[in-house]
Amino acid sequence: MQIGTTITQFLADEQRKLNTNQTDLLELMGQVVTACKVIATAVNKGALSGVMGSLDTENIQGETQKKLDVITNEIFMQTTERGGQLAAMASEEMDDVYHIPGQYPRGKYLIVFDPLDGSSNVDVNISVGTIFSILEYKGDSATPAAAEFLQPGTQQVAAGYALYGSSTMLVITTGHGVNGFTLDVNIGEFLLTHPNMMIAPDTKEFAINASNERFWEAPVQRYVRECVAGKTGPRGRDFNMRWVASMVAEVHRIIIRGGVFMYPKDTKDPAKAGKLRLMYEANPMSFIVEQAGGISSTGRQRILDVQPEGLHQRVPVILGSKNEVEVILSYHKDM
Ligand SMILES: O=P(O)(O)OC[C@H]1O[C@](O)(COP(=O)(O)O)[C@@H](O)[C@@H]1O
Ligand SMILES: [Mg+2]
Ligand SMILES: [Mg+2]
Repeated sequence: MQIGTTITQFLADEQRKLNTNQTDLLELMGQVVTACKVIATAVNKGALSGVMGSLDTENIQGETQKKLDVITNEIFMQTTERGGQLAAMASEEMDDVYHIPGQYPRGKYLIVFDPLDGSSNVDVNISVGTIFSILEYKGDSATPAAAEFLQPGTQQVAAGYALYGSSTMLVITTGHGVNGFTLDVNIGEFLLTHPNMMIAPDTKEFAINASNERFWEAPVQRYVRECVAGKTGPRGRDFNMRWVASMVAEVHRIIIRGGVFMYPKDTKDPAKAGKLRLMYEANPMSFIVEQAGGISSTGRQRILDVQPEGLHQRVPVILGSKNEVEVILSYHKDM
């Protein structure tokens, strides 16, 4: 596919690759594209439109919601519910499943999304994003229950993220590789700029929130200690560190230039299996990372094989460059 191809043309071409009864998947993805454009405008306006700051409400995870968490959630819902392809949706900012009002026959798909990823960065103008995962709806109820969403990540039919950074990008997969598009604000269209993205198997760059070190398990403490020791340590080479605190920005950097990203299991809050959420952060990002030749694991299990138990379930995440993640996983095997 030629650089500069519009995402609409790209999706039409994808349709030819996919079997015929998935046409409405591509229509649904067209609506997701529109939602991300509208969200990009809301985010880019920043303080000009009074959307900075927090609300005094919390989401089901006990996190104080940013104004933009709620605004972007509304935008995504309103833009994707109209097409007729969806049976229901769920998101980080909604406690339970959202059923598509007044729709019958119902759509064939379920969408689960993180409308604003990296929201702690939105007031300080650091890159944030939107993450989405599309599943087939296998039930026949007009009001699908949360249980219908609890499909392993291997069941995803499409996933992607939008990155609202110095430019606005959209990176998607339908299980046929990973392609990246950049928003041309003059024509209001995403154009193909990064075809067939692949993650470098080796890397010298790791990303982790080092302030949690004392809570990490021994394999991660060992891995990071060895990276920091660099040439003077057992790895015999220097490493660099990054931490943006926006998963979308970290994963995007890794897809472009390699690296590993870790939000591992820790004892900071023993009740939590991790920080990041399986359904709308770990699964869609793992689908993309694997399609780009990388690895994504909890440290003990391939993330896409995890059987979900809840819409807002958390999991440990270790992902990125294949050979480097294998080093980290080998340290877990030594446990
Ligand atoms: O603040 P910390 O502990 O560094 O955590 C940062 C992580 O939390 C997140 O911001 C969580 O996502 P949300 O902003 O969507 O809640 C990730 O994007 C990021 O990787
Ligand atoms: Mg998030
Ligand atoms: Mg979020």
